[in-house]
Amino acid sequence: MAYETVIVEVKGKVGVITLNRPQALNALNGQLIGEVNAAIDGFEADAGIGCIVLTGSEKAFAAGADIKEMQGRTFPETYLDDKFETWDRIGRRRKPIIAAVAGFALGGGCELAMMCDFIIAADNAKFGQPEINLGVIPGAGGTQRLTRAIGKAKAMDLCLTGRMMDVVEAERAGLVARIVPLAELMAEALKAADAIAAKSLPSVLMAKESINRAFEVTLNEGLRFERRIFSSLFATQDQKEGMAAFTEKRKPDFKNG
Ligand SMILES: CC(C)=CC(=O)SCCNC(=O)CCNC(=O)[C@H](O)C(C)(C)COP(=O)(O)OP(=O)(O)OC[C@H]1O[C@@H](n2cnc3c(N)ncnc32)[C@H](O)[C@@H]1OP(=O)(O)O
Repeated sequence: MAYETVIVEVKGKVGVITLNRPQALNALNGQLIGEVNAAIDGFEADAGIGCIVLTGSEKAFAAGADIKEMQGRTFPETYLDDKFETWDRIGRRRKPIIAAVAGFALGGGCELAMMCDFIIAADNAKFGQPEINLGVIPGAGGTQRLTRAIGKAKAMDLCLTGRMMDVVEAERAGLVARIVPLAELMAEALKAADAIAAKSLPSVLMAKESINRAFEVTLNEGLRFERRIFSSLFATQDQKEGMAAFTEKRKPDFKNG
């Protein structure tokens, strides 16, 4: 597939998607989201890929949904088209996705980063849900994922005032997993992705699934789910290999089976 708004690369066992609409600060239009989904489809189908990194430019991860594309839309068009269903696919993927965020992650940009499994942010990153300034509200998960990530008080503050928070506040609030110097963002994100890709893929996918379950079910149901998943991993060769490698004081050689 020929991509126009993203750059798609493979680095070892890591798939890298770079948002590439610099003239519009990576504003997220339908084409770009389609291309992100197509690139992830390819990485999900590729047995050689164990982790995905999604990134933007130094100035902007993404400055939100494309306001110029949305501006003229009517209620029936917006409601019937339901284009954010396409965006939501990104949050339902099986392989882990790391958001490597520098610069602005605003509106849909912040929502896109939150659809990923965790965020590694550069020290110049800024997060916000400024849709209120445009007379609307977040529409791609901002009121839901942000509230789960940072709690009601801060989510209300950000969504109602439309202000941006810097990366230190974002990390303290629990939105960001790690802050790194801008110049080291991709190296650090790739290091984390390489570490994940070197694990047994079934255990990685199941860990991701189990953590995400915590947001959907009661504690008891979640604990039961985790124990079933834990037990099932004893049916894999990788469990035998992982535990044998520990007792033999060597590195495990996982075969994803
Ligand atoms: C997902 C849902 C439901 C909703 C949304 O996401 S709504 C969008 C939310 N995001 C925003 O409201 C942020 C809009 N952008 C800005 O406030 C500013 O661009 C900035 C603070 C991020 C950066 O300001 P700066 O002065 O450094 O840069 P600009 O000159 O303003 O922008 C450069 C260039 O990019 C275009 N741009 C920026 N953001 C968007 C966007 N979200 N949609 C479309 N285009 C965008 C901006 O218009 C300018 O291009 P032109 O000079 O050709 O107009």
